[in-house]
Amino acid sequence: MIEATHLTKRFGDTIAVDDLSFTVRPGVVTGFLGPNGAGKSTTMRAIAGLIRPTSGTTRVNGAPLARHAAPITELGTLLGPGLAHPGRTARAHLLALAATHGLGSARVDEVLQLTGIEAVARRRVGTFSLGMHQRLGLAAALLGDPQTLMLDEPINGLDPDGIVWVRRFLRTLADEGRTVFLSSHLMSEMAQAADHLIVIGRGRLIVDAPMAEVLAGVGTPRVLVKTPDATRLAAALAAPGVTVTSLASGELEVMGLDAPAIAAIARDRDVLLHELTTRTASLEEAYLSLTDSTLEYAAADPAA
Ligand SMILES: Nc1ncnc2c1ncn2[C@@H]1O[C@H](COP(=O)(O)OP(=O)(O)OP(=O)(O)O)[C@@H](O)[C@H]1O
Repeated sequence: MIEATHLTKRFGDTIAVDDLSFTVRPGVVTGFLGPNGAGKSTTMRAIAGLIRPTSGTTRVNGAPLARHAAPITELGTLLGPGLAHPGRTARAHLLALAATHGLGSARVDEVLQLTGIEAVARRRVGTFSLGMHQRLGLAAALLGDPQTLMLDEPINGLDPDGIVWVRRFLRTLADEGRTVFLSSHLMSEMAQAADHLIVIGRGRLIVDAPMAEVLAGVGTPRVLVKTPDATRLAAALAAPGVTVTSLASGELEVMGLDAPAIAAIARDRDVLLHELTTRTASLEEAYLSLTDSTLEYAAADPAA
């Protein structure tokens, strides 16, 4: 569990984080979104105890991180590029980290295996691809078998295989009952990876809600209908408040009626349906409508 309570951080005249309160719960993957400069990294760094808040508090698993006897067993972090020496092997890097926390080589071998880098454990970190670096960073985050994980852009720069691997890996960790908190700029990935969303803009909370609720709250759901009898069905669906559009693919796009209502009308008119698909807004659309007015560096509108 991660809690931020009235968290505020100023850098000179800049308010990076502004009276931010939220709770990140165990058992689900929580995504952290916001435009560039919104204050995500600053928030995560405050939670990790790397910067001191101007005011407000952060807690990890019930207490400020520094109050825990063994922080590494409470919070695992991936915040920016790792600090592994390029001349060191991955295993030596993890062994050194483990030693500073009284952890043995058995745990190092476990996390190497968990993150799928045992085969390259004796290679120098300087020869690693970005994907291997990310896995090594995750291995380091997992060393203390922490209940809570906080990852800043863990899928940045990964190839599709790496992205799918990280997504599944985070899902497994959440299913084990851990708290998983991650930021990402990749909306479609975030939509698949996260169950819950926290969105901030200009350091303030905009949304703290389940992913499904965020997606449902934006735009009008559309239903795509595939039928060999599109003309007849379109005529049957026509009613005030209902918009039926014929798509180039031959499908109908219906707004103003949900899938069960369309199915019932089709049955009454003896129209055969091949497909009926409800489309909600994408996370990208939802995100843009939420953060519209909070972009720190909004592009100038050429029409203005
Ligand atoms: N050490 C610092 N000194 C001065 N200003 C800072 C410092 N760190 C962050 N800021 C400012 O605080 C604001 C929030 O920055 P932060 O890096 O937390 O945002 P972010 O949401 O993580 O952005 P991005 O998505 O671009 O990484 C920005 O205006 C940034 O310029």
